[in-house]
Amino acid sequence: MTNPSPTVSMADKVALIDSLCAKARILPVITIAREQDILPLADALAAGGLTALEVTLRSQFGLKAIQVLREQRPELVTGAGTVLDRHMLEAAEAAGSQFIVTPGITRDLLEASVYSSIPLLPGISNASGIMEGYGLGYRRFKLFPAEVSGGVAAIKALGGPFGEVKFCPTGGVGPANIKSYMALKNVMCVGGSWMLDPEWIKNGDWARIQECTAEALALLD
Ligand SMILES: O=C(O)C(=O)C[C@H](O)[C@H](O)COP(=O)(O)O
Repeated sequence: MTNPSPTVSMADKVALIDSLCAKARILPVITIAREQDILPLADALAAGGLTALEVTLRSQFGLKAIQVLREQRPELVTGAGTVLDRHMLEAAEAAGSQFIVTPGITRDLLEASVYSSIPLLPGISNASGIMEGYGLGYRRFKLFPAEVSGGVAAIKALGGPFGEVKFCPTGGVGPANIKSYMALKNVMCVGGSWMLDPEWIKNGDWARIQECTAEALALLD
């Protein structure tokens, strides 16, 4: 059986990712442990200046959070993270995700996403991963786990052979290194969870989350 043609071209999906990242600069990686945290947590991030959220499917509330945010916070761009296979991709799409992020790649997931109308940011940690995606038209990747995969030096080096490729480094990114990442011409935004300390969430310390977010964005001005 042959696949139908993609309804949205790779070039259009790259453009969507670029505009989302240029606006957001930081993509917070959110894991919802309690349903009641969904809206106050998103509101704290938005008040801190963020415009796009990656909600992981690591917890039982991930899909629900995506649905709730699409319905109740349409001004935010909401995507799904920790998407590990085709079934999770379909579930994330059905919940209303506007983009998908994965920690790694499988051929099946990369192929499935070519035929999806929403963009995928596949997680890679080396040149071989980029090449797997490159052949299918992918030009934007998450570098994960960024710090232990070579960090700033790795992204600089990957810029040699992959001139058209841009990255969202995630994993070990925080206030101490965010500026060095964002200074690279092949970095479009960074991802991370440092502004979402589980203790702050547990205690409902939304002001702290807002402040930590705003402080990180201020470093980039
Ligand atoms: O769940 C996924 O899809 C991931 O790829 C992992 C997350 O992006 C990192 O866990 C965030 O990294 P930290 O900011 O160091 O916490």
